[in-house]
Amino acid sequence: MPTALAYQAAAHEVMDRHLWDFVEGGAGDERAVLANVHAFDAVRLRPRVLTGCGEPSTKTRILGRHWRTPIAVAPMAYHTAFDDGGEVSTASGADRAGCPLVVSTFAGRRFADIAAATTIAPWLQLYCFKDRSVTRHVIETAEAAGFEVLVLTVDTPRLGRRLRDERNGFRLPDGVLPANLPPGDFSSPSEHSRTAFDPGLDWTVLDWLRSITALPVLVKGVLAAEDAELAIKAGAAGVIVSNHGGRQLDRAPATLDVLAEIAAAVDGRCPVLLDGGVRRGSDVLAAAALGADAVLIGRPVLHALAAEGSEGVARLLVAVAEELADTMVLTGTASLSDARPELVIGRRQPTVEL
Ligand SMILES: Cc1cc2nc3c(=O)[nH]c(=O)nc-3n(C[C@H](O)[C@H](O)[C@H](O)COP(=O)(O)O)c2cc1C
Ligand SMILES: CCCCCCC(=O)C(=O)O
Repeated sequence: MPTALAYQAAAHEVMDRHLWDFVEGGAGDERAVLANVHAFDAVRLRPRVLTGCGEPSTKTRILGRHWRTPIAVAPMAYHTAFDDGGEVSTASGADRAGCPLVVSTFAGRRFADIAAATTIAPWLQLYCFKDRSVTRHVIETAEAAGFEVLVLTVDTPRLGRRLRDERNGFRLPDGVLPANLPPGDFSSPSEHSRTAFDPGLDWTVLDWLRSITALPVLVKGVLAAEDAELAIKAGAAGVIVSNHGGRQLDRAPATLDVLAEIAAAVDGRCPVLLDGGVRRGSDVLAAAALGADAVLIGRPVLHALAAEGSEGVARLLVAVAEELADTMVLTGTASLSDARPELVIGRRQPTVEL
């Protein structure tokens, strides 16, 4: 069975060194990158026996859609840097595994081509630019292509300081460009973010989004119960517990460590998704037990894409989904709604009272 670790090693063999650092790296001393993975490593599951579990069901329902397994692909820029087909390859691989794809504002392939490669309507990750007309154009293009959900990333007033990229003087490979944005100079992601991203956003951006689109909006980058509450008040259809894979705030908490607090605050009013460090099916079950309705997987998908293209993406995601089912049967968990916090040993319970 292919694992995230095996694909990481395979990608290391084939990827350009600066591109590798761009993907693997995070902000500052990369504390948050490591914290995400360590938080999952520290989890132990408390199996229950003789539960009559039988074949478990990994099915779930998110925003009215049935998912075969509670796993989606996290939004990541520029898949064309890893495979010529870019997001079209990722979409078709994810489709074979039954997983939705969240497509980055900085996708290297056109939204219409990506949507045509999958039977599962893609979601659009949104960066809100200073020039709102560009943001609006991105949304309209995705809507016309049949995208169903917007994911507003709120942890990126500008890109975090990524020391590997600074040391390498990182520039995007020739020919790697955002396919759904007006022409511009995108060669340095860090510099582009400083000129184009709006660092002054506040919760009213959700009002603006609702005034221009009927698509539901999830807020990605929530790490505090208070912000989950504000997101719901502002009309968000869901929250994504994320520290951007440790690429923004070096001292951000591991996402798994704040999940229970956020799920408790949300209390079922909207879906709670999580990303950061999810590598195994057992990680997916731990996140579900602590309150995630679904998870997103980031870097391992790019590793699989770089190593084996679309087929690699499918094989990786199927392997994680199968591992989830194995872990469920071995812990006596018949369905995702049966995964409760008592299943998990070694993570903190909610601490914030609102
Ligand atoms: C190379 C790369 C590019 C990314 N691009 C985006 C992006 O365009 N928009 C976004 O919201 N998050 C982006 N992310 C963050 C991911 O959506 C996600 O939060 C993170 O990768 C999850 O952690 P994991 O990689 O440990 O699974 C990117 C991450 C990586 C590694
Ligand atoms: C100017 C932004 C380029 C792509 C940013 C991708 C991203 O979010 C990341 O973490 O890297």
